[in-house]
Amino acid sequence: MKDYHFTAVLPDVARDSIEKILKEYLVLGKETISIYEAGNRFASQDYFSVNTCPPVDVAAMDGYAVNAQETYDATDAQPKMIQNFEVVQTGHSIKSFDAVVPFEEAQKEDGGIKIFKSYYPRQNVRLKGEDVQRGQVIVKKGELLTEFEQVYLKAGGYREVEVFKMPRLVFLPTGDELVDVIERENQLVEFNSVLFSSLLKKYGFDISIFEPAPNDIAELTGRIETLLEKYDILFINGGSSKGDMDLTAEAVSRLGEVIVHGVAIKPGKPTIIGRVNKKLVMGLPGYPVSMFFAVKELFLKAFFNAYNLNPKQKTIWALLERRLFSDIGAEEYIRVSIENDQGRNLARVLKRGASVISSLKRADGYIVIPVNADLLEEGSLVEVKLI
Ligand SMILES: Nc1nc2c(c(=O)[nH]1)N[C@H]1C(S)=C(S)[C@@H](COP(=O)(O)OP(=O)(O)OC[C@H]3O[C@@H](n4cnc5c(N)ncnc54)[C@H](O)[C@@H]3O)O[C@H]1N2
Ligand code: MOO
Repeated sequence: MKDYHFTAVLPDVARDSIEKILKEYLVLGKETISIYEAGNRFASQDYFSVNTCPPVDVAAMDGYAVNAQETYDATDAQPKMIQNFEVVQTGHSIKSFDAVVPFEEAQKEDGGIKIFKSYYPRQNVRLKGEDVQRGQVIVKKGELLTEFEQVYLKAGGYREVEVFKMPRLVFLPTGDELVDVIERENQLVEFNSVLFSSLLKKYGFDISIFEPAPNDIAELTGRIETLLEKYDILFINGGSSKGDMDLTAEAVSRLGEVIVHGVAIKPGKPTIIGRVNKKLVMGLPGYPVSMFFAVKELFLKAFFNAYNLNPKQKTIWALLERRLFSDIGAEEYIRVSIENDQGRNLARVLKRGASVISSLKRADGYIVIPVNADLLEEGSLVEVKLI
């Protein structure tokens, strides 16, 4: 008889098992690419600046380089004439001078300049090395490169960067009802693949999406075997729980082993972690929100840990708008929007249903309620992970 009973392992146990499977077969290669192509990729080595930027003290404005000391006591009422100066353009060396008087603040007269106020040393000057110092670490191994790391690398003297080659992920939706365009009753648009690929592209994964597989065990096992010949990690979406049409666990166990079926996270409980021909196969719940959190909080966390990758997770602190109950025994992800209430951040709790994509669109982020907590009081200070 089919086993409908659902047990669940703790989320950390699930992450550890993903990490263990990955480390047994998947080594990340490296490749050198242009700085311009390096957005959303992880650096595979530390980078130290070759350049000092600016290389010398330079003018921050077009004007006259002067010695600040000679300008002291100049006022509108008692301007001062300065003979010792040099015309400089923005970015040019100020040589032995230490301040710059912008053109518009001085009058040129009889070979000298007349000034109307005093200037302090380093005024309108960019100091040598104030942005980048030669030898300074500019990017660390495992750092996710955004436009800011890219520009810093270029300024530091690099035109190419060595990054980790990311694995080839494949996404296989399942379900007879899934189509691209609805033509009949009982059909649904397949859209989880969009969420999946956009989320994972932020981390530079190589992603392939396939046509939905029908609810047929022979067809599903055949598709899994074929896909695993080419791809590194397989994600099967839908059919992960224990209904009569839910075939993912059965297919994975026929071809390899199901290591985890059921994780104490909410949403996302029916997640499957399996191994076929050494490779990681994950069964992701069909509900979009459940799928999102299974990928973000289980797969990605485990993956980053396995390969020492450190993308920044931006967070903000907010006050919880109302009392919140949670299931003890499950790590729960609560979507919130952030509102400003008299200068304070207020976290407003959004719909908790796992099938509601509108709640993801409305959300600014989410709160993680740990496994052992069942209540958060109104007004508690909570950390919101931004999405
Ligand atoms: N008796 C039980 N039923 C369910 C349980 C349970 O413990 N006992 N768990 C529920 C939970 S929790 C979740 S989450 C869902 C997800 O389970 P499945 O992975 O089997 O999801 P499906 O039934 O295949 O799909 C759910 C829903 O989502 C639609 N879907 C699926 N894939 C896509 C896609 N690629 N794009 C758009 N929409 C998709 C699908 O058509 C269904 O409407 O199970 C509960 N049930
Ligand atoms: O675990 Mo399900 O993902 O709550 O709807």
